[in-house]
Amino acid sequence: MFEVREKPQMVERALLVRMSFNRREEEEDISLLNELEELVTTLGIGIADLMLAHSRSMHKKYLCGTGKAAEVVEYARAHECDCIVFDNQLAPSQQREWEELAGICVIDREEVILDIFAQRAQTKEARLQVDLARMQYALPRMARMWGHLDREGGGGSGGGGAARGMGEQQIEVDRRLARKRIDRTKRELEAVRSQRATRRKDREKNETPQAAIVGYTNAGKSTLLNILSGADIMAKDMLFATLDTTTRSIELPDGQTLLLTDTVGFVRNLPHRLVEAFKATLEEAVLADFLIHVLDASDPRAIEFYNTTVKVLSELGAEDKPSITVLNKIDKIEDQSVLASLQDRFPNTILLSARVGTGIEELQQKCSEMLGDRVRRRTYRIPQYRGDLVALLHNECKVISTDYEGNDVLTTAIVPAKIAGRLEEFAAE
Ligand SMILES: Nc1nc2c(ncn2[C@@H]2O[C@H](COP(=O)(O)OP(=O)(O)OP(=O)(O)O)[C@@H](O)[C@H]2O)c(=O)[nH]1
Ligand SMILES: [Mg+2]
Repeated sequence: MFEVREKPQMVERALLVRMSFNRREEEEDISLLNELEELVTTLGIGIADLMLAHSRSMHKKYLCGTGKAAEVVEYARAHECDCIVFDNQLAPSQQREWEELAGICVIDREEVILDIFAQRAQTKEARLQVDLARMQYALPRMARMWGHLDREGGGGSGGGGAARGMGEQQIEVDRRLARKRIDRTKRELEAVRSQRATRRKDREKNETPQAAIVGYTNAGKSTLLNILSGADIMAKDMLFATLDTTTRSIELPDGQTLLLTDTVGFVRNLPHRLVEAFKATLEEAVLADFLIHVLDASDPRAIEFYNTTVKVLSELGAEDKPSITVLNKIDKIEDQSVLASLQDRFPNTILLSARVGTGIEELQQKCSEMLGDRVRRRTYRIPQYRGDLVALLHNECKVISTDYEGNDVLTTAIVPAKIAGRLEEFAAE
């Protein structure tokens, strides 16, 4: 049977390793290693120690040279670890070599993130997406289970001359089963996605403008949507609290309706496979009229996080979307110079605390401005004999107030741009 192993439940003490090939990148390496610590802790695995291992060049077998590899393994043994987690991406063959050398389980950052996603996924779509990504990750690694016979024969040409061992045949069977499951999952996903597409079409028909809240994981996106919409989405101090998009309708102070979507958070070195898998969910961001990019201003890594999010967005084809940058968690900042330097880097941002509620009105105001020409609040003076236009206002627009002056009807309404043109000659201002 093809099962994705649930390693997190099998291991207790991990040694976290980042292999560095350039001493000048030490700061970034340490920051990534610390983030790996957060990710692994999220999985509930105990951590024995962190290790930044330097290697002068990249080697095929272990990533580093044999001597350094032996050093890492020795360190793991001395600390009684039952697992080594690499921050670097390991090719299937490298993972296998490491496991053979160390005699304990060896995983990489991608697998950690996949496991977190698997724990968090709630809706059917999210579950299918994670399943697919995990199976695709596991497929080339299946031979691991048949350690002594892990050489694949024949290069896929179908026959090969010599008789094959039982192990190899078993791998073949497993792989076939795995591919079948992958195909089935893809088909199920297609079905779920077509339902999503229908829902989105309905929304587009309504012509209600839409914004997506994007940003690094734990930036405060869900908290922001909650405070803006009175929703009750789980917001937690953990990585990847949200894996499903949620859309809520909010009313801006000028009366316009805006659909706001909360999205999956990003992380540095987010496995490409996961970006692919979650593309459909993240499409909400691509199709939005504009983005609200939330940054945790209290995190010293805020600018790096910003760059990561922008990079993933450009992979999704959303790099040119108009966006509002929000510096969140300002209640946590004690050193005001931190804030000042962030404001230098991001002029035009909104300072906000989604927890305390500061800056919310300014953000709403900015959202109205972003919609600019799309929909606006107008007052019209319409002669009573043009009952057709009064009806148009009531049917197609959102009427806020109606007054009568002599033979005219004075109506204030929120008017979509396409209708505003037809009413222009009756504008009261
Ligand atoms: N002090 C402070 N904490 C905040 C603020 N906004 C959010 N938080 C906290 O930050 C943590 C993460 O918030 P979430 O809203 O879950 O973050 P998210 O961006 O949705 O995270 P993911 O769903 O994991 O991508 C929670 O513990 C929030 O309470 C804020 O303005 N100030
Ligand atoms: Mg969230």
